[in-house]
Order: sequence, then C-alpha cells, then structure tokens
Amino acid sequence: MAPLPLVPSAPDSPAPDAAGSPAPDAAGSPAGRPIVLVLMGVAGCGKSTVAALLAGQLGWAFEEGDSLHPDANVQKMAAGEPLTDEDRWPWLAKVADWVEETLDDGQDGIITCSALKRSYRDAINRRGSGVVFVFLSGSKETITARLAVRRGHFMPMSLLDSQFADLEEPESDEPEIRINVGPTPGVIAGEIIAELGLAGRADEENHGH
Ligand SMILES: Nc1ncnc2c1ncn2[C@@H]1O[C@H](COP(=O)(O)OP(=O)(O)OP(=O)(O)O)[C@@H](O)[C@H]1O
Ligand SMILES: O=C(O)[C@H](O)[C@@H](O)[C@H](O)[C@H](O)CO
Repeated sequence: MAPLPLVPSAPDSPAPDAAGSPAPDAAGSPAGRPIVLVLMGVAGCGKSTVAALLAGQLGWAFEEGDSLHPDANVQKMAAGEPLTDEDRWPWLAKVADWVEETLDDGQDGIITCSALKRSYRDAINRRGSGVVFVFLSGSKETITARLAVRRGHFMPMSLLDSQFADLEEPESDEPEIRINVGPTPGVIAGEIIAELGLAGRADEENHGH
C-alpha cells in the first residue's frame, strides 16, 4: 500500500494553533485531519454490516453507497443482470461527491461501495488524498454461504460470479488495507480500527462534545 494518508505530508498539515493543537492521537496521527473510509468488495462481503458497526463506534458520518444507485441500476441487479461500466459511472460520481463533500466539511466518514475496479477507485479518490479503501476480502465459497441466508436484499446470489469477474483487487500503490472477512463483524471492525490507528479518533465534534 502507498503511505496511508493518516500521516499527512507537511504541506497538507493543519497549522498548529497557539495551544499546539491538533494534538496527535494515541497512534500518532493528527486529530483534525478528515479521512473517509470506503468499505469495498464484492456483494455480500460484509460492507454494510461492518461499516454500520464502525460508524457507530467511531461516531463518523455514514453513507450506504447502495442508496445512491439510480433505480434503474437496482432494478437491473434485482433482475439478475450485472451492471456495466456505463451503468456504474453516474453512481460512482455520487459516491465521489459524498466523499469530497465530507472531506470539505472537515468530517471523518465511512461509505460502502463495491468499488470493484481500479478506475472506479481512482474516480472516487479523485482528490488523491483523504481516502482509504478498506478491502473486505473473502473467498467465493464464504460469501456465497452468507448470501444464501441473507434475506430482504435486492442483490441475487447469481450475480456473485460477475462480481468476482469484475473485481480488480487494490494494488500496493493505492491507499488501501485488506481485511479478511472470516472473523465476526465486531472483530473485523476492531482490526480496521487497530490497523489504521483510529482508536483515539472517535472525535469529539462527531459526538457533540
Ligand atoms: N463477518 C461476518 N460474519 C458472518 N456473517 C456476516 C459477516 N459480515 C456480514 N455477514 C452477513 O453476510 C451477509 C452480507 O453482509 P452485508 O449485507 O453486510 O454485505 P454487503 O457487502 O454490504 O453486501 P451488498 O454489497 O450486497 O450490499 C449479511 O447477511 C450479513 O449479516
Ligand atoms: O458495482 C456493482 O455491481 C454494484 O455496486 C453491486 O456491488 C451492488 O451495489 C452491491 O454490492 C449490492 O449488493
């Protein structure tokens, strides 16, 4: 992975005020610098489940990427047809807008988005900083078993092969971490917090002081 944007390069760093803030948190990353986590991976890898847990624990802004799909996309998937790049671009633009608005507002945030291809991730991270892709990685067998028992979701299990076919796993020059989806959602959320050094970052503003 490229150096995580949690440790900012000097020119981007907020200038400390007279009191010396922003104070580094326990992991040494500066408080006050917003970051957006994009929980990504194929349908059923656990994005929504883990993101909701994380957002609750951290008190960060949260957006469910699936809710940004145009109706036509949802209907297409529900009918068992994979989305094309053309279908996805308008949706990815909305995801990218949410990411940018959150960062511009100075907020930390979490959004779910399958972000299957490198070009999609580059579009989402169009600013080139402030974004970390959290790739929830699991075998087709594991995820098939989970989708087989999931109820009340538009995405049919039959589309899983096409999701894996489209998946271009994040590469080492992207701002990414990879987390195995074998453990429970609580353990996975804890691993993400530990790996990114976020333990001290449940920021006061988001909790209303
Ligand atoms: N770590 C886990 N262990 C066991 N079951 C899990 C785990 N994470 C998620 N699940 C279950 O697997 C199913 C898929 O999870 P979830 O809906 O969060 O995936 P998703 O990636 O958001 O899917 P989609 O992209 O289709 O919306 C759900 O029924 C969820 O309860
Ligand atoms: O790019 C895609 O094909 C879609 O985003 C899907 O991944 C779904 O939105 C999601 O995973 C719902 O299950």
